[in-house]
Amino acid sequence: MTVDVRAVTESEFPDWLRALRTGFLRPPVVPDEDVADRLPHVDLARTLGAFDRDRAVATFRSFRQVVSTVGGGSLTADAITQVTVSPTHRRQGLLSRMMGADLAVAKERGDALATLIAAEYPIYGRFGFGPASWTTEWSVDLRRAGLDPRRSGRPGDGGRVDLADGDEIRKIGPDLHRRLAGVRAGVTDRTERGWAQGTGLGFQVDPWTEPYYAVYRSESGEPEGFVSYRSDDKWDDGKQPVNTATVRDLIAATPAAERALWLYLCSLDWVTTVRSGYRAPDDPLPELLPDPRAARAVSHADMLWVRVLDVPRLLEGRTYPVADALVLDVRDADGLAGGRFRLDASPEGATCVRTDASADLVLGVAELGTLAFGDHSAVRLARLGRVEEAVPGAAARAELLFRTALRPFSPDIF
Ligand SMILES: CC(=O)SCCNC(=O)CCNC(=O)[C@H](O)C(C)(C)COP(=O)(O)OP(=O)(O)OC[C@H]1O[C@@H](n2cnc3c(N)ncnc32)[C@H](O)[C@@H]1OP(=O)(O)O
Repeated sequence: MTVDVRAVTESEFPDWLRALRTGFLRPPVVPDEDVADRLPHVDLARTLGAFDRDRAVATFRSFRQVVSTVGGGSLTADAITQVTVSPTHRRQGLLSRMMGADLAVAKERGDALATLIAAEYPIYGRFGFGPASWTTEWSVDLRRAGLDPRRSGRPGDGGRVDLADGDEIRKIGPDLHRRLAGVRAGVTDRTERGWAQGTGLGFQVDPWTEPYYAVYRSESGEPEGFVSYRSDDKWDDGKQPVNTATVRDLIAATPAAERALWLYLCSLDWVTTVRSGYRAPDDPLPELLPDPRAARAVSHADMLWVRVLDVPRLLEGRTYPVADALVLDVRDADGLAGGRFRLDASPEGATCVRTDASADLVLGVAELGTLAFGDHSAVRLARLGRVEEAVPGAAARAELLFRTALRPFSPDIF
């Protein structure tokens, strides 16, 4: 009997959730509250399942997402999430079928790109995705950081840090997140539901413990950033407090807020370690410390993956720091976005059109996704043999064109 891949109906949604939990190694029991909480926020037409004798054995969902691009613009993306194939049906092509169906519809709809956060690195390259932003997590040993323990939690710039609650974060957070998206590429929009769930409202998959919230306000009283964090409660044999404060969310719209919130976290009494959570690799945290070596990078990995669906819209949707023109021969084995394109770019704007002119650079669609937000080096990709220079020096020119001063940051996992 064949396995049917199609959109799920409302009555099939609980069984689809059971399959999702199975794939993500969660107990395969679906509470009614979970179904009731999710259903109003899910577009069933974009919720795919594979069914074997009416039982869901694979899950795949996409939704409309807005992603910030270089220079403060944004693009609409087909965001892919909740991808699972049950262990009984793995490696039989079900992910490939669901991905093929979803990307074809996204292309038809006119989405410039598809996005996802990959559970494992090797899964998505074959579908034309490339990692477009990276993330680093630090563990800061505050006993080695060299900060003066007498320092006050009050920033020295006339601003202030105040404790807050979830209500206040739901009020001020969305605007701060939008402001962050205006200065960093790779920020994916956070929905109202995301704000509610992230502050303890609605059904929670894991038991909720209320975090601490702190808000930084500038001298004029304007909120510029917030942090939410939790701490454990540990004392060692010498009767010394040895607690770890773990950041869940730190959204700063200005460098002043970033500095103030990190220094606030690094001055908490009883706390000896701060875990930063996933940050952009160029986060200032380590160098805010008198001894930057006290901040040890405990993870560094790919974050947001991009699958280009429309080369001109992607490349015209960002700014460029220098003026140049390059002909890119984009190879796409799935026939969705490939072709030869001439990019004419300058700090004033860019155009990208199909051309018959000979190529400067030949690259796969996944490599173009990797270059899209400025977080990777075209020269390095050429050295890796993943980008081919048809004209000597083209990779170095692409490097100058695509790279950005600030690296992209993707704070939201979806
Ligand atoms: C965006 C997200 O939701 S990320 C979450 C992804 N989900 C998970 O990691 C949950 C656990 N894993 C799974 O559910 C499944 O193994 C999936 C979804 C990753 C793959 O589903 P499958 O139906 O087995 O994939 P499918 O059979 O279509 O495989 C396509 C190709 O990818 C390869 N592939 C699939 N999964 C992996 C993997 N984890 N690592 C390396 N290669 C993989 C297959 O070998 C196959 O290669 P081939 O074309 O050369 O033969």
